[in-house]
Amino acid sequence: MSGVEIARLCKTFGGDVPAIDELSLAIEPGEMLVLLGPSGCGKTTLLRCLSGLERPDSGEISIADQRVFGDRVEVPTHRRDLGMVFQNYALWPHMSVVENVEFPLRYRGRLPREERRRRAHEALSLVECEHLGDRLPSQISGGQQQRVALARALVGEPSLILFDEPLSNLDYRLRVQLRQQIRELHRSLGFTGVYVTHDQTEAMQLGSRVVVLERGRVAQVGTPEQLFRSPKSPYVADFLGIDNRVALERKREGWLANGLPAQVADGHGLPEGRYDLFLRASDISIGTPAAMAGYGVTLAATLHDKVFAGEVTEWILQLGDTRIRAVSGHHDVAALVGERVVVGFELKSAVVFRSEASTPY
Ligand SMILES: Nc1ncnc2c1ncn2[C@@H]1O[C@H](COP(=O)(O)OP(=O)(O)OP(=O)(O)O)[C@@H](O)[C@H]1O
Repeated sequence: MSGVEIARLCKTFGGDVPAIDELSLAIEPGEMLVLLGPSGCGKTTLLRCLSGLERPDSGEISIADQRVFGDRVEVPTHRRDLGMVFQNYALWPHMSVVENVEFPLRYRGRLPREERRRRAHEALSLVECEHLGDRLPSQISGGQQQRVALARALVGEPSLILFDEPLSNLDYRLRVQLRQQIRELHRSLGFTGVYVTHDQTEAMQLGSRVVVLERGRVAQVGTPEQLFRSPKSPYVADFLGIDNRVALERKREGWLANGLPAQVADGHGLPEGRYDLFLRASDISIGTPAAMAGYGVTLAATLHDKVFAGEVTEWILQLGDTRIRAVSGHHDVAALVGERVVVGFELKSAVVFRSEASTPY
């Protein structure tokens, strides 16, 4: 059985810029596919096309081997065998928690009432909310409401569960907790999911694979690790939070980083030319010249700020006319704000693009 097949999907809302542009994707059964990208890149439109809440202009969609759109077929939302979890919970305010969870089962075959109730309680226990069954949604917290919405999406064991930024209305601690809970439920129940977010940490932690969207097209798709290790373009690197950008130039007489001299022990065969380097904050070290001597690339910078952030310290470094950010678990670098420090990193840990080409070197 296949999970979801999307072929050559197009959707334009007036104007000439398509929200979804000839997009094709295959989602494996049991996979959690995360759609990631900045505001306006088409995540919600794609999710709404899958749900049937939006009508594509052309293309095809199949869910669990059933064609739901295309070729004169258009299956309405309630017949697509979906579960949905929205940002705003969307529970029925006049129904109790257990009635809300039971609701999708009313439309699935002819289950006896007791069986529906039993399954609703079972789904509530999966999200640790069994004790809330008799309350109204207004009598439980936002985090509990979202757990109930999750139980409602799971209860009918649908072919596909759609998540539309479900954690964005919750505070940080709840977000972290519920993210872990969704991850564990996905692992134990093995449902197929499509999850929209613009938060790269959420995408990395939840996605079996992550799709980075750019103007309605797939910029890159891969496992979180593939994307983080080998982003294919500056757009993807930037969006994955690899946001330290250094302009490196190799000239016959030496190397420049952001226009300032840099010592490069191992140039990894880069020919003369200009490069854009994307560096992960955790791959950058700072220290004294002696401590940094073993690094492939070293350069001088000014310590602009030092931020103690609990488990890590962040070092904001002024490098020519730009700032870069290093993080480390070591809090004991002696430098004071305003002092000169030496920055060290390895060229092989950077993502290197030719400046003019925007393709990986
Ligand atoms: N109902 C609509 N009418 C007109 N234009 C729309 C409509 N819905 C979306 N768009 C446009 O389509 C493009 C994609 O929007 P979409 O909401 O899918 O992006 P998104 O990535 O989900 O953004 P966000 O993270 O802000 O929700 C945007 O340019 C948006 O302005």
